[in-house]
Amino acid sequence: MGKLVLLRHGESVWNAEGLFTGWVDVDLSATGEAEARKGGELLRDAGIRPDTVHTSLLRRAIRTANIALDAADLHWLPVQRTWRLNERHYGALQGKNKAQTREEYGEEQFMVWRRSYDTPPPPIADDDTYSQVGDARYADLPPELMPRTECLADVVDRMLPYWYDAIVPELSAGRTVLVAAHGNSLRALVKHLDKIGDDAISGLNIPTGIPLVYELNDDFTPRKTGGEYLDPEAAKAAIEAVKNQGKK
Ligand SMILES: O=C(O)[C@H](O)COP(=O)(O)O
Repeated sequence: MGKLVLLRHGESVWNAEGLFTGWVDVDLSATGEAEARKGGELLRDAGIRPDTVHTSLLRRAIRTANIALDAADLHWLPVQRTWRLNERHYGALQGKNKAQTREEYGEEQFMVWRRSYDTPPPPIADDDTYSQVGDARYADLPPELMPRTECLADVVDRMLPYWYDAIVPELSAGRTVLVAAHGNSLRALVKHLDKIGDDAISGLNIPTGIPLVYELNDDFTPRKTGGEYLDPEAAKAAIEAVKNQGKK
């Protein structure tokens, strides 16, 4: 059985500004670029050499993979890109400030929209500045699959077909697979791997730029629940920071 490496993109410009991002295609901040480089160095120093790479269709994940692989002298690896690894679509919250949203709607509603399993934010209007309707990269997506908002359950439903069809066969063949994606598409995958309950998943947060390694049994259950971060101390602090986003 192969090894699975999960890597959330480095800090994005909107992460730094505290805005809900979702499918809006913002770039990495300078800090995020440094995090991506560090992520590649951690892989190199741990002697983990992916055979294949999978990313979303969003710049922050694509560039994180490119920068990390370049740092590990692995820029030549084959890459597959898919909307199914995109960040969760944040609906009408895309572009909104997290702290202001928390202030305006209160802690409970903020957490329901941010971390509940099955309650999506309000849908985004097709003519909204931050809508992706009409974006060329989704031209081949059947209209009924183009989201206007998503809850985490929606992300699980659209991510798992790619996990089974594209990633599982590579792992079964003994390959090491790097998935460079987003906080919530990775939360969806970790929920599946570690069989985390629909309520308990609200407490899981993924840090930016720190590789999370899963050694898997033949039945795809993790040898260690939760996997192992290549820099556990940095991950612990970064997870706390993600959890507290939106707090003054
Ligand atoms: O899309 C976003 O805003 C972030 O990348 C993920 O945000 P969250 O951690 O608030 O879900």
